[in-house]
Amino acid sequence: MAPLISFQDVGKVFGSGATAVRAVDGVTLDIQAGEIFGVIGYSGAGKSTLVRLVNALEPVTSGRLLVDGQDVTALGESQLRRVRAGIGMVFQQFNLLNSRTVAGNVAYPLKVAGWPKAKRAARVAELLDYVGIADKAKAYPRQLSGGQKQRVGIARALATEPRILLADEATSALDPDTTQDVLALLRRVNRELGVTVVVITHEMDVIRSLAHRVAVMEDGKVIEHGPVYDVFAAPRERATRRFVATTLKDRPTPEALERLRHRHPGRIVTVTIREAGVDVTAALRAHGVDGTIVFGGITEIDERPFGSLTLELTGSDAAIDALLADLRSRTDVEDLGTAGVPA
Ligand SMILES: Nc1ncnc2c1ncn2[C@@H]1O[C@H](COP(=O)(O)OP(=O)(O)OP(=O)(O)O)[C@@H](O)[C@H]1O
Repeated sequence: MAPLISFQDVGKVFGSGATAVRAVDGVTLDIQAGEIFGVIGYSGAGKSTLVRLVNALEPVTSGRLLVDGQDVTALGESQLRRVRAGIGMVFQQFNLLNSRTVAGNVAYPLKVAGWPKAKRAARVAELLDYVGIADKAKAYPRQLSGGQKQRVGIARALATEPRILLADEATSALDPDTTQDVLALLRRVNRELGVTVVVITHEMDVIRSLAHRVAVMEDGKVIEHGPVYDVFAAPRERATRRFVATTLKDRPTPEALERLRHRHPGRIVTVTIREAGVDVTAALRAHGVDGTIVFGGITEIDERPFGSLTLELTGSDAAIDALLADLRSRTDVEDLGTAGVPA
């Protein structure tokens, strides 16, 4: 199936000469219809610029960018308007019109698109009901919480029935509980309405709980991309490993490892737990090794289990080595050594 959004060696340079900034640098990436695609990176990595290219808020400097089969780099203003009508956008700061009511904000894009008044009202009521704020129709943005404002933002973005929803740090201004509510709403929008969602974030938690696939950006480049589960399970790049560590928190930091070694004189190892599962207890028993769980965490990534357990092993060196060889044939094992002989 042809991708819904296709970046082909796309570049975006701001300015020229010595002060030129290469915000997006040779990005090649396909986003499929119906998926939730995450783009993660630190501040300044080029994430916002990348998505602003999709609805041609910024023109590309080089390469080709296809949206629904159309090369947006070659379209005129009137054709671009049609492409943009198929793309909704949600922002970190909500970007609501403060002088209009909630209903007025959601109706605005319909008005611009020339919908007759009666049809507009029905559509607005339907949307507010869908995002769960029907009772706030007559309220003004200043009377709403952050989560409610973002629901208005999402309703407004969905008003003209776009195929694509671009969410730029949509939950970054929200507290953790409200973030979860808004992420759940975005999941529903994807599942129930079939809208392709592109989320930009600097938080790996958002990627973990929402996205199917992810691209990691650094210095304008996509340094790694793939299914979220695979990227979490086997991050290749340093930046990716750092992002993964921020959300899993399943492995001891160097300082925590020091404390563990102090408290537990035995051999310390970290065993990766994946979807397939490893019966660690049975392996310990089979090799006559005692194991105490001293650190760990197992969570869900893209609705599949993943994490690790750190154990203190006690037994003969030969038995422990045989156990580790056995476990290594089934999963990843990191040998952290002992306090006396750290690995
Ligand atoms: N309009 C502009 N003019 C000049 N430089 C720009 C412009 N927009 C972005 N940049 C530069 O492009 C680079 C990428 O910026 P961008 O906003 O895309 O990054 P980001 O990953 O979204 O970061 P953040 O999370 O902080 O928004 C930065 O160096 C930024 O300063």
